[in-house]
Amino acid sequence: MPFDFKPDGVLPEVIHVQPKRFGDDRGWFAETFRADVFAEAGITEPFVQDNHSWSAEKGTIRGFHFQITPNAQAKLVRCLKGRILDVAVDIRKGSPRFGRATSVELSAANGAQLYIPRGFAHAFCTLEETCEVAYKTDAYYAPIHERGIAHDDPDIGIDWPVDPARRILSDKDKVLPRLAELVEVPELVGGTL
Ligand SMILES: Cc1cn([C@H]2C[C@H](O)[C@@H](COP(=O)(O)OP(=O)(O)O[C@H]3O[C@H](C)C(=O)[C@H](O)[C@H]3O)O2)c(=O)[nH]c1=O
Repeated sequence: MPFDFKPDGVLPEVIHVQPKRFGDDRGWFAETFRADVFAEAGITEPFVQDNHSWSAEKGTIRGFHFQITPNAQAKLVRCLKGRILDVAVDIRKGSPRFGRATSVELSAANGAQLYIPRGFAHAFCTLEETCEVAYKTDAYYAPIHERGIAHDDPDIGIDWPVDPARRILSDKDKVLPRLAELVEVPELVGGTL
């Protein structure tokens, strides 16, 4: 099959996806998404939106972001140019892993993807200049339902690979609350969001 799927070792709902690259004298080809194969791996919600972000500088941190119900989003993230540290945090109230995070390096070179389910917050840090990130979501962008968590929340404890003084964040992200201060987090009901 043209994809390998592996549940994350810390947050098993997060799935590492590795598309197979078919190389030849010209270069390589890879399928990067297939609804049928992804459904067999348990990723069944149809994706409805594609996003693409370009970050100029190394040390750009976007997030943590998530959307609350009824527009919670699952995301399928990959890096088209450069390298990023991609991070997901379980923020489902009632989850035994509430507040736990996992991270992985996604890069144009490794072609790896990360599936982040609804109920998880997402952030990434660019590891070099000029990084491009593309990701699918299974719910539309809904600004009124968008929420965020401080990237440097000590209760989440991400060791971002860039000096705090050199981090590049949006004004919005600079003032995000800590997870403990959030009023609305996704409610884990009966094991599903
Ligand atoms: C997310 C989004 C944004 N926008 C507009 C809103 C702003 O005018 C502009 C930049 O938005 P924002 O600063 O939220 O972009 P990022 O900081 O890259 O946020 C994203 O990066 C983190 C890592 C995520 O996981 C989220 O999917 C997403 O929030 O794009 C849209 O028009 N549609 C969208 O779906």
